[in-house]
Amino acid sequence: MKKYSIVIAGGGSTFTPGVALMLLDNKDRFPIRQLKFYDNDEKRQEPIAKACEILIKEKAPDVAFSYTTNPEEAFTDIDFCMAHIRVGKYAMRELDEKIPLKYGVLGQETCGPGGIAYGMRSIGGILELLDYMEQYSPDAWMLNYSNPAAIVAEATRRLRPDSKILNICDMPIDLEEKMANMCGLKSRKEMSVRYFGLNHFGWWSHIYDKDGNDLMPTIKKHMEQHGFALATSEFNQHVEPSWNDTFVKARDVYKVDPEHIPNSYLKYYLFPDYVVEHSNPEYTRANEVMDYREKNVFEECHRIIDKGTAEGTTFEADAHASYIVDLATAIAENTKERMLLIVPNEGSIANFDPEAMVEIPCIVGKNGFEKITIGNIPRFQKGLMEQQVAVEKLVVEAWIEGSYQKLWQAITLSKTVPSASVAKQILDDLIEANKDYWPELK
Ligand SMILES: NC(=O)c1ccc[n+]([C@@H]2O[C@H](COP(=O)([O-])OP(=O)(O)OC[C@H]3O[C@@H](n4cnc5c(N)ncnc54)[C@H](O)[C@@H]3O)[C@@H](O)[C@H]2O)c1
Ligand SMILES: O=P(O)(O)OC[C@H]1O[C@H](O[C@H]2[C@H](O)[C@@H](O)[C@@H](O)O[C@@H]2CO)[C@H](O)[C@@H](O)[C@@H]1O
Ligand SMILES: [Mn+2]
Repeated sequence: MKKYSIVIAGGGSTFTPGVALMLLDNKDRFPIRQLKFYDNDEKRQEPIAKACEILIKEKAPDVAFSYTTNPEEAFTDIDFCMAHIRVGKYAMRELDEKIPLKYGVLGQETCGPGGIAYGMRSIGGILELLDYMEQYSPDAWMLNYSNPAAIVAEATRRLRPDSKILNICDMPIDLEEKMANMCGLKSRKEMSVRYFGLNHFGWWSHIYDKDGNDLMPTIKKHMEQHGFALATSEFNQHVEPSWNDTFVKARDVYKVDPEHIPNSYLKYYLFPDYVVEHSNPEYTRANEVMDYREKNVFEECHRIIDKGTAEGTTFEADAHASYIVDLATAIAENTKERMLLIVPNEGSIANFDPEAMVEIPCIVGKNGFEKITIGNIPRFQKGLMEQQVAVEKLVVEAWIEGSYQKLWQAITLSKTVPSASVAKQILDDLIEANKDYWPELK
C-alpha cells in the first residue's frame, strides 16, 4: 500500500490535534509517511506543533513530522493538503458576530452578514493555498474545511475551476450521528441518505438503513418532540449552551416543513428574530469558543510540552477529523464511498441553477467525485436556496470586482437582514473592521 504525505494548512487551528490523532488512528486504511503543519502565524502554530510532535513520536515514530511557515517547504512533496484556516482568527470572528448585532441582525460565523464578512477574508487565503499546492505539488488534492465553505467553494469554482479541491462540511456528519442514535444504530455508516441544499443550508429527504428500510418515521417522531436534542453523537463535542439551543430549536425548524429533516443551520434563516433575542451582543459564540475550546486546546498543548509526554492526553479524534480521513481514504484507495460534498450543480438538482455550488451526495474515488442525481426539489426549498445562492454569488463577484454595490446587494438580499438601509450600516462598519483583509471596495 502506498504511504501518503500530508500537509495540514492552518496548523495552529484548534482542530489540528484531532485531525492528527485521527490520521494516526487510521494508518491501516490510510497509510502515511509524512505529516507537516503549515500556518502563516508562527507563534500560534508552535505550541500545537510541539505538542503534536511529542504525540506523533510516541504513537507513530515511523511518520516524519515537521512544521513550518514557509510555503515551499510545506507544499513540496505532498499528496494531500487538509485545509482549515481562519483568516483573521477569533478576533475577526468576534467582530463578524458583534457588528450585525449592533443593528439588531444576527451575528454568526457563516450565516448572514458575519458569514459574508468572513467569506470576503477567506477567498484570498484559500486561493493562496491552492496556488502554493499547484506550484509545489500539482498532483495533490486539497480537502478544504475552511469556512465559509459555500462562499469559498463558489470562489474556487469561479477563479480556479481546474483546481483539485474538494469542499466539505462536517455538520451533516454530526447530525447523522444523532439521527443514527435516534434509530438505535451504532453509527451513521449504517444509514444511506439523500440530502440536498447549499452548505449550512440543506435538508435530508430520505434516510434508509442498510436493508433499505425507511428510517424517516422514527427520526421525524424524535424531531417533532425534541429536535436534535436528547440524541447523542459519538462525538460529544458540543457541550456549550449555544449548541444545545441550536439542537433544541431544530424542533421548530423541522415544523416549518415536516417532510424533510433540516440542517440545524437553517435556524439562522428561518428564525433570525429568535436568534437575535437570544443573543448577548457583549458575549457571542466567538467568546465562548475562546473561553472553552481554544483555552482547553492550548492548555493541553502546554501540559504535553511541559511534561514531555502525551500520555493521558485529553485530545481525541473527533467527527470533524473522521470525515476528512474518510474523504482522503476514498481518493487514495478508490473506495467509491458515498459522501456529501459541495460541488457544481450542473443539473444534479434539475430545477436549480446549474452554476450553483450545491451540497449533495457524491461517490468519491481516485479520480474525484461523481454526483448523485437529485431531480426536482420542492418550491419552499428552491425559493430559499435561490435567494441564498444569489447572496453567495454576489459576495464572490464583489470580491473579484472590488464592488461596494454588489456587497451591499449581497447583505441586503440575505434573509437575515431586514432592509437595505440596515445592510448599508452593517456594511460600512464591516469595511472599517476588515480594512486589513478585504480588497478595497469602490
Ligand atoms: N467545514 C466545516 O464543517 C468546519 C468544521 C469545523 C471548523 N471549520 C473551519 O475550520 C477552520 C479552523 O477553525 P478553528 O476554530 O480551529 O480556527 P483557529 O483560528 O483556531 O485556526 C485557524 C488557523 O488558521 C491560520 N491561518 C489564518 N490564515 C491563514 C493563511 N492565510 N494561511 C495559513 N494559515 C492561516 C491561523 O493562524 C490559525 O492558526 C475555520 O475556518 C472553521 O470555520 C470548518
Ligand atoms: O462555533 P464552533 O467554532 O464550535 O463551530 C462552528 C462549526 O460548526 C460545525 O462544525 C462542528 C461539527 O458539526 C461537529 O461535529 C464538530 O466536529 O465540531 C464542529 C465545530 O464545532 C460546522 O459544520 C462548521 O462549519 C462550523 O465552523
Ligand atoms: Mn460546516
